[in-house]
Amino acid sequence: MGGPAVTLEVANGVAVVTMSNPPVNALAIKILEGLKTQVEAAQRDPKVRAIVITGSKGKFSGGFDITQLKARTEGKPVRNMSDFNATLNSVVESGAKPTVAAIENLALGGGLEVAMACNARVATPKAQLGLPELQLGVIPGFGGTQRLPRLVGLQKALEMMLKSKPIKAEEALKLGLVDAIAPRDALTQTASKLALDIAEKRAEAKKIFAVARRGAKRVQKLMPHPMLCIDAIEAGINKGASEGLIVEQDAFAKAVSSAACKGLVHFFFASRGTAAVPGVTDVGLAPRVMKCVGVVGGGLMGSGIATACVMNGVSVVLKEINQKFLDAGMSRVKANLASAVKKGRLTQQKADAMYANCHPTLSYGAFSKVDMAIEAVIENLGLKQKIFSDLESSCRPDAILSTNTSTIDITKVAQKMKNPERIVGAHFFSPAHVMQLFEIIRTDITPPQVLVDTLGLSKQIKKTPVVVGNCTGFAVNRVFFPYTMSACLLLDLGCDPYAIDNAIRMFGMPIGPFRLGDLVGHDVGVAVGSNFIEDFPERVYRCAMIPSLVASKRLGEKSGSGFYVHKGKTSLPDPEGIAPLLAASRANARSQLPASAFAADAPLAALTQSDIVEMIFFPVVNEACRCLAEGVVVRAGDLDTAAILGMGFPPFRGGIVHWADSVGAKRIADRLREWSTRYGGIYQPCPYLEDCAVQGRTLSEGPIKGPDRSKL
Ligand SMILES: C[C@H](O)CC(=O)SCCNC(=O)CCNC(=O)[C@H](O)C(C)(C)COP(=O)(O)OP(=O)(O)OC[C@H]1O[C@@H](n2cnc3c(N)ncnc32)[C@H](O)[C@@H]1OP(=O)(O)O
Repeated sequence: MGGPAVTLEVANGVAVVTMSNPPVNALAIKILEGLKTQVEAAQRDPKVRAIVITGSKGKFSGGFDITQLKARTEGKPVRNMSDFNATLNSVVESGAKPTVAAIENLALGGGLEVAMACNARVATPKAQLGLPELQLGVIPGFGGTQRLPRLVGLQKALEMMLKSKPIKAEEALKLGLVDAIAPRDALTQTASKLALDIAEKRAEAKKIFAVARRGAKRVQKLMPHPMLCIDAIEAGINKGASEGLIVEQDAFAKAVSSAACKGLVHFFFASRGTAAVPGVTDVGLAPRVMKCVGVVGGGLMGSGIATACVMNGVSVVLKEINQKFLDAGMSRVKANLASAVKKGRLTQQKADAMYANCHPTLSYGAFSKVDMAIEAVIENLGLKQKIFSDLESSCRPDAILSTNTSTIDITKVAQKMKNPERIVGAHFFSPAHVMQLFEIIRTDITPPQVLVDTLGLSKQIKKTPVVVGNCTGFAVNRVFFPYTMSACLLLDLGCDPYAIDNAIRMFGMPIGPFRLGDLVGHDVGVAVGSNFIEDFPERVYRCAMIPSLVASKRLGEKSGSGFYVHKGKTSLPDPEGIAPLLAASRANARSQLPASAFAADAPLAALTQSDIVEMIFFPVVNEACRCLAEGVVVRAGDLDTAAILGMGFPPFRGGIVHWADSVGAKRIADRLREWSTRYGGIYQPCPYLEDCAVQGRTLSEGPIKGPDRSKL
């Protein structure tokens, strides 16, 4: 024996690394090198789960070997020690296995710095801990200036260093410099247990990371940022904060240059820009505060709208035609609020107060005090017209009269009104108290004040408004009708519906078009689709499949089956179940589509996922272009916002027009033109899309406005 040495002993999964350099275990070069070698060996040893660092003969360490300092002052050659900090960082502080310092009596200068690099510290009651380097005219050089303030706070750390003042174990425990105090004979055992506990926690963290990574991996190709975020967090935990910061910087650079970031930042600004409507919100009008809203109809939509209002401090008068319906409507409001309580978003007390703010009624009497009426009854034109005559005579002349129709031309709803300019469309998305989008439909004669007030309500109830022109389907349903129809076209041409749903999910939609049909109900799908078939006959596809699903009572989730079989919360593909209907639909398609669609060279058998995505979404882009050209929306960002919030279009793709621009107008127009010759009008590119393709303009720019004639 003799001479400074560092030993390693492994027992019960713990490696005890002991520094030995009597009398005070000064950190001589040999000790520093030995520490590096032994801790590295322990980190590598598969039998070792945790590491304890300690000193021999009743002392931890009196610090860096002062003879080395002396040699330096005398200008003698000394070994450069700068790499020892790297050792402390990498193998002691940030190694895969946790390290705990077992401090008996002395931990001074470099000794305390070694202990502070460990993941935790246990000290004997008589231990003295300090950084007295300044007494010797040097400063702490093994990370002490950085680690001590983090552990004990700035004030105390400055005092301990500038005054070279050590502290005792008890104070160290209070300050957090040590994690536990243990008597001398239990020191190593306590440190070992603490080290194993940390190892156990790390193993748990590993499991947590593994689960988080599984989720992030699923979306990694489309959205790299969740995985990059986990990388940075894990680097910090496993390798220490400085390494973690380096990984974070690198990950940030990768994330910020991703397409997903571009899309999400675009959506951030687009969704905040929708409330500005030129000629309406910039002419000095102030919105009226909506204190009370009258809702006509307590069904799914009406009760959802009422919930959205009372949840945001707007009182509601809820009207139904009989007591039974009224009770059902009120209990829906109650259930909506109860679900918010269950999710922890509301206290019961607040929910009760909100419920009390929803006043049921069977007559229009209470409508004399409403600031706005929202009709939310079934899509029956005659019924709606009657309601609007009633509203006109029951409400104040300044009250906003709105309809929540999703399909009917609002000028038709207003036909029997004395002042049809008063009507405005207030299209909520189901469930209305959850979905953020609020489509506000104006006609050619809607006064700006009506829009400003309706936008005001939108703000009060925390919705994102999109002001759109009055047209079939308004913005969301209109832009997305080709979505379902082109999916049906592919289906009739022989594509597997489940493969289509899968391709669309891979693109980033929450569910595919057929699964969505099952969710909404195919009877609803037929009713909505018929509006487009009537109004845009030249560009629809009439698929026999959906009506025959309805005829055979496969309505979707509500009847237990559609394209899928639904049991409880699981939905499984049902290829056998739909086979006969599908065969009939495909046979029927031969009379619907041009013969070229079925030509032997039709490329359908080899459709890739991206072909499927393009054949389904390019017609959607085309319809979005028509809306832009017709001025249905004031800017492309409104369609982006509407697609994301109303249809579940993936936010990281920035919205339908933003995504289309990332593909390029030319490619979209070229492909659509090619498909239109084979499959018909649903793919015919519109003039605005063609113009942008030819002129190399982006679709987001919107149509080029002619000179403003009023100023000529
Ligand atoms: C990079 C780093 O941040 C830089 C540093 O760590 S600089 C060093 C910082 N550490 C110190 O300043 C502590 C210096 N030492 C002491 O204050 C005291 O020696 C002590 C409190 C550790 C022990 O005190 P005490 O029990 O009274 O014994 P003391 O007689 O002083 O020392 C015993 C022997 O150890 C030696 N010794 C103590 N600390 C030493 C050290 N850090 N390096 C080399 N030798 C040391 C003494 O010279 C003495 O040697 P000797 O027996 O040959 O005379």
